[in-house]
Amino acid sequence: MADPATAPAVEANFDGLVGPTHNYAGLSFGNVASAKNAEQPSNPRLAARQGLAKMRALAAIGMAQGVLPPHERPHLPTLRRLGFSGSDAQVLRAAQQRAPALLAAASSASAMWTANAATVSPGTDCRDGRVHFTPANLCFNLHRAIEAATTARVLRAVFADDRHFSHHAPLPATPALGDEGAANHTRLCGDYGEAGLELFAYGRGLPDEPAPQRYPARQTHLATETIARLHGLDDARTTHVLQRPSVIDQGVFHNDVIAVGNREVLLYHEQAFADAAALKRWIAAHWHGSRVPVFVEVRDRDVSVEAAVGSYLFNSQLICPPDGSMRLIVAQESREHDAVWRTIEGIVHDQRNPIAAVDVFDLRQSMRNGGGPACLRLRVVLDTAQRAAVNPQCWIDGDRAAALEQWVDDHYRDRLTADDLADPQLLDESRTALDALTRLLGLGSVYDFQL
Ligand SMILES: N=C(N)NCCC[C@H](NC(=O)CCC(=O)O)C(=O)O
Repeated sequence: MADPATAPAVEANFDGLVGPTHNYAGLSFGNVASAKNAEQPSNPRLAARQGLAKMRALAAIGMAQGVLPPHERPHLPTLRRLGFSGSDAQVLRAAQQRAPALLAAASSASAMWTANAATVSPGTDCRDGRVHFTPANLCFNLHRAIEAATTARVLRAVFADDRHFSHHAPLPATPALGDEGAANHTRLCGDYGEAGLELFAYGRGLPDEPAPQRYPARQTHLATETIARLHGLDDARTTHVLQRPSVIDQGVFHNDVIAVGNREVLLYHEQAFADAAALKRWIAAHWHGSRVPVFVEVRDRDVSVEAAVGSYLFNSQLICPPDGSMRLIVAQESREHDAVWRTIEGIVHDQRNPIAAVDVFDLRQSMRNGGGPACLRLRVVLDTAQRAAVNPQCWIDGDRAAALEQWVDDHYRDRLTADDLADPQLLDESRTALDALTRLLGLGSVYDFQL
């Protein structure tokens, strides 16, 4: 057992637990999988179990693995705000009859993709030494914009100690400040406890910068600059890079669909950034880490952007278990795509990078909505004292995983379609489940129905 006083900082993963209303509603324009699977029946129980299996497995290899709860859905306060009134059952029925798209938006389990919950900067990068959180406003899509208020409450309940954690309000929810959280943010460093370089990717920038033509760019330059300022980051160790507009137009709605960084490694598709060569030069020029930066560039002739979007190769998690080795956590879809799998095997065998192993997970329920392994987790670098200050019931070990699996089996349905979203019984089941969950995770009252 490492001496806690000298134990190194860790990069913890906080995965979003899939909620009881997980469904396929085709809500995300520009997200190819969401559009393709619209109106298919979903299996919320299986979805939650698949996510928990990943959490359990990462905890079992010694990773600091946490969990963040689902949100209250259908979200009745949103429907009431939009003009539906009467009893809960009347609100649901009227919304289904008169505005099914609003009912679908109020019912999405999209909070599971916690890479979009917030942007997080480790204490060593921030002026005041605390870990900084800015919940994402997700203002591009209604179903995601309604996450921000609950996310803010949840993060305060999990990271409650203000000696260690600093919580900012979500940025004003207006198009010019569109912010989708950590999915567009990467940190490179020597060891997790060293000061790192923070890379913010954005798709919508200055008026003279190129923009996608077909699909929306959700992350704005103004948001990334604002977050860097709020977090007290050092300008000399922070950069803001433009995503290549043509890849957004091919379905790369977040940068984590085309690039992933961990410790000293940046794994990316050659077309991910408007100017990858300039980014590499910037990293090399500003690097102070104890390891040298390693760039793993995947060529288009090996994996096309279309194959990257279909397989979610770059939405893999790159993780370091306690022995300091590095491994890739990939979705089953990457295993099933020949060219992608060949590329992964090539990366794992190439001695010039530290990535030495790959683990494959079945996350199909989430993948059908465009959410892969990396979408499902929010990374939080923690030193020993910060780690000890996290709400202890939100850490996953074998026992907590078993308790959550039982909770899922007790409360979740195994089939859900659009018609079910107006079922008042589903609302009841969901509230009962979440009420029990807040006790299981020691969160206090975080949901509107509890306040
Ligand atoms: N790349 C990261 N980090 N996250 C993936 C988010 C997927 C999510 N899908 C959805 O919201 C689809 C919901 C639906 O269609 O029912 C989105 O597009 O915002």
